Amino acid sequence: MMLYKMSSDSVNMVTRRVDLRSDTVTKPTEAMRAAMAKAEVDDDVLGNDPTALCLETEMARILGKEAGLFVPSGTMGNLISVLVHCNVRGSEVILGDNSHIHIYENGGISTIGGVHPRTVKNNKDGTMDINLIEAAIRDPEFEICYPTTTLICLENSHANSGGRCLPVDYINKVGELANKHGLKLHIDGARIFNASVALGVPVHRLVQAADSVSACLSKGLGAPAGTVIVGSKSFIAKAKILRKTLGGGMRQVGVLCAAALVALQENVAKLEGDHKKAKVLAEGLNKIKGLKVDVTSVETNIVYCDILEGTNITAPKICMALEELGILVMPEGLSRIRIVFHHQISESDVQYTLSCIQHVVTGTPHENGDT
Ligand SMILES: Cc1ncc(COP(=O)(O)O)c(C=O)c1O
Ligand SMILES: C[C@@H](O)[C@H](N)C(=O)O
Repeated sequence: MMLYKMSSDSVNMVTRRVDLRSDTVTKPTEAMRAAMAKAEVDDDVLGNDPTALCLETEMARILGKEAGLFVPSGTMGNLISVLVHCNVRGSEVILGDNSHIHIYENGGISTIGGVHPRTVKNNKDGTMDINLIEAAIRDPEFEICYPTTTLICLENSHANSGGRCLPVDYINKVGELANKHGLKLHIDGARIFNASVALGVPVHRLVQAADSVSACLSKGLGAPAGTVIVGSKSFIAKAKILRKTLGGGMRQVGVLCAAALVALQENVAKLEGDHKKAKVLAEGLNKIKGLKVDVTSVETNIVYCDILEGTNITAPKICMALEELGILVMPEGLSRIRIVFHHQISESDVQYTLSCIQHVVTGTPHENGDT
């Protein structure tokens, strides 16, 4: 295996940092910090923090639901949503085998909520075959043995599929299936705004069939923290109690919500640019000997780059070498790298990243890292 070794002077020269690990890495902008400093706040447990209420109302309006609730993270947003829907012991949720809820949330719906997961295979585009979803629904005639199917969860865009977007017609069909069987539908919308922009579908239409959505402000929208759950008023009332149970009842949370409001106002418009930069990088990587990117599958801000057999360098080694050049990306196993774009990545960062990856993989000289 060819071990990449930086020359010592190159390491000393690096003055640039391009953080492509995730869209969760953004730093609050000056506008966000100014809004945080002057945020109008109050105790959000004893009553309503006015800025939190403003964010919750605005998110409910944008997503076309009756009410919203601010929660500290997307993980808590999904957990609360599943537990409100699945509030009877023996409940079962149908979700993707490659979904964030199933893979990256510590099994919280089971370990904390006692909810049984029933996975259905995620296709490469993030969907689950609707006939397989229907086949996974338990026959209530056999309730003596079966858990009770209560909820279906979708994820849009779908992170582990490389940010692929679930089309609105597909979501509506899953919603019709849920209604047919008396089930609820939750959407993990950590990147729902990315999907809306990429599909050219207003976000309220994209989630129309859903009973609840967990929408992150802290991903592509660039807020320092925060997610808003939206749904019916009765759903949100139950969610608020469960949020307190889980320790998510926060006091003067308006400080965070003020930044989230700035993110909502300023950064939705920047998502298309993130997607374009992702596409430029994907096309560039695809020209590098030893690397392969399915460019057509790059629909939003996430790029998966595969290392072809015989390239004699692993993903972790590439990531380590890139880190010495100031570029941060995440290995996905030994032969895949994940690269995630956000509004704090510039076009020159894209070119610098391309030149460094080519340098690490093929040995060609890379651009000077000085901005
Ligand atoms: C698709 C998806 N859902 C949920 C989450 C959880 O969000 P958080 O990291 O805020 O808990 C993430 C994290 O980035 C995610 O990618
Ligand atoms: C790793 C995962 O939990 C996170 N949601 C991300 O996409 O960066």
